[in-house]
Amino acid sequence: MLEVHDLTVRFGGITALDSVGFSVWSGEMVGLIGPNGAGKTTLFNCLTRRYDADAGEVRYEEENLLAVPPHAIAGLGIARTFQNLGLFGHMSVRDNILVGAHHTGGAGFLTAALWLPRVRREEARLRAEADSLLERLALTEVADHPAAGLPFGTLKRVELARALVGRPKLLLLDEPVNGLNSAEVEEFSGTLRALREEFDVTVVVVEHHMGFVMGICDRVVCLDFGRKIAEGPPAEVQRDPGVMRAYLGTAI
Ligand SMILES: Nc1ncnc2c1ncn2[C@@H]1O[C@H](COP(=O)(O)OP(=O)(O)OP(=O)(O)O)[C@@H](O)[C@H]1O
Repeated sequence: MLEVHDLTVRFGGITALDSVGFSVWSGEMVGLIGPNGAGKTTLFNCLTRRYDADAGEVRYEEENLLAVPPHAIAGLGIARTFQNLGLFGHMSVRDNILVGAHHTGGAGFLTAALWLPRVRREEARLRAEADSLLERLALTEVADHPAAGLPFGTLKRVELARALVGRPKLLLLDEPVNGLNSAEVEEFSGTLRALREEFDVTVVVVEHHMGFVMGICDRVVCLDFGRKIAEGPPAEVQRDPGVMRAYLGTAI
C-alpha cells in the first residue's frame, strides 16, 4: 500500500529524515518509534503533504504521493490524527467529526448553497455515519458538547472518530495514547484493534508508549536522528542493541 524510498527532509542545518525507506502492506498495523526529535512527525507531515521532501519517493497504491496536492490527500483515503489534537474547540464533538467527512460529499458550492434534495440526502448520510461512530466510541453523550473543556481521553477518541468518518484506507495516528492513563490505554488498544477490522483500515502509528506499540503492532520501524535504525517484529526491535542505545536512559 505504501512504499517510502530514500526520503530526506532538511530544515536548514537539521536533517529531520535521512534516506528513510520502508513499506507498509495493506491491512498491517505498523508502529513508528524513536526518541524525541527522531523524525516521526516529520514523516507523517510528508505523507500528508504538509512538508515537502528534499529527496526520495513515496508511492501510495502505485501513485506518486509527493506529487499530490495537500488538499487531495483525504480524497485518496489517507487520514491522520495529531499529537496535540487538531480539534476545533468551539465546535461540537459531532461537528468536529463531520469535518473529517467533508471530502466524501459530492455536492458543489451552488448545489450546497441551494440546499437541494441531493445535498439533504448527503447530509443525512454523513450524520448517520457520524452518529454510528459517536456510539462506537462512547461519545454519544457528549455529541453536542463543544470540544473545549472535555477530558483529554475523550478528545483522543473524538480525533480517532474524525479520522475514521471519511472511511480511510490508510490511517496515520500520531501518539494516540499519549497522556492517557493505563486503563485508558488498555481500552483504546481494544477499540483500535476492533475498529481496524471493522473499517478494514491499514494503520501506521507513532507512539512512545512501548507497551501499546508492542501489544498492537504487527511490525515496528525505529528512527533515530532521522535514520531508520531497525525494522521488524515488535519483540525483535525491542531487543535490538541499536534501539536500546537510542533509548539509553529511557525504559522501553
Ligand atoms: N517545521 C520545522 N522547522 C524546523 N525544524 C523542524 C520542523 N519540524 C521538525 N523539525 C525538526 O526536525 C527534527 C525531527 O522532528 P520531529 O517532530 O519529526 O520528531 P519526532 O520524532 O516526531 O519527535 P517527538 O517524539 O518529540 O514528537 C527535530 O530536530 C525538529 O526540531
